[in-house]
Amino acid sequence: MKTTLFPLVAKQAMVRRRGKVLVGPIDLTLEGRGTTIVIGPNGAGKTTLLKMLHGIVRMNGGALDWACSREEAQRRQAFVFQTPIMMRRSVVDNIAYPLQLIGVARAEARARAALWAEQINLGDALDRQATLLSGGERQKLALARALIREPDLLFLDEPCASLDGRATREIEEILLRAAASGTRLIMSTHNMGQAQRLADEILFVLQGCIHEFSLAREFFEGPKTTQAHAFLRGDIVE
Ligand SMILES: Nc1ncnc2c1ncn2[C@@H]1O[C@H](COP(=O)(O)OP(=O)(O)OP(=O)(O)O)[C@@H](O)[C@H]1O
Repeated sequence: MKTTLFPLVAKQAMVRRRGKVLVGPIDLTLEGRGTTIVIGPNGAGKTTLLKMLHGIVRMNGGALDWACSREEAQRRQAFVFQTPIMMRRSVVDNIAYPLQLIGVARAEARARAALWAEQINLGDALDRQATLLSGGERQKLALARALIREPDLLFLDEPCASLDGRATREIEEILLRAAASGTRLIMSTHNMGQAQRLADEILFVLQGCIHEFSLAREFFEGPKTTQAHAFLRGDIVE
């Protein structure tokens, strides 16, 4: 049987840069089910927190413990950045790239990538240069490229920032399908409608710390702290 990644336990985890604490100290246990949506004001530390949990930002204190080895956890997770980088290659080659990195033969990688391109409505654009895609198309490509290795865990940093309603809906549909098939999602967003549509649990971040961590329904029906209340009302919270 496949070993599990979760729970992920952060103990006093901290990121500091130039003498300033960006995140932490954080104590947090993430279980292996559902979708966690990370919200909070600009500069609260959401991106840094996601990158810290993913292991691509150096920690200055504390520990992150997976239920498996760190190497295995790394192998089984992916990250979709707010502004994904497209390689100067075709759409199909961009999506196939993570499979080629792990040694899948080019023809098979491209065949699987073509199936993914269909799923994200880029089936007609297989040979287009990816750098010429629109913002929404790039985000969908980045999502397919992250999901093609069937990660157990996917981090997403504001994947729908500056996308229109249609592109946002398409991305949410892909995310809901991934979640339904068992991919654990941890994602930041500024869009509270989107948070309500996707979240099983909410992590509300303020000044680098976890201010509230609750079931989504409880959070939206009645946040525990005045800051979260104010944030949901649209007030300025710092
Ligand atoms: N490498 C770095 N060195 C110094 N400061 C940094 C670094 N990276 C981020 N910061 C600062 O850390 C704080 C948290 O940034 P972060 O991007 O994690 O916040 P965020 O909640 O994702 O913000 P937003 O909602 O605006 O995307 C900000 O004040 C930012 O300027």
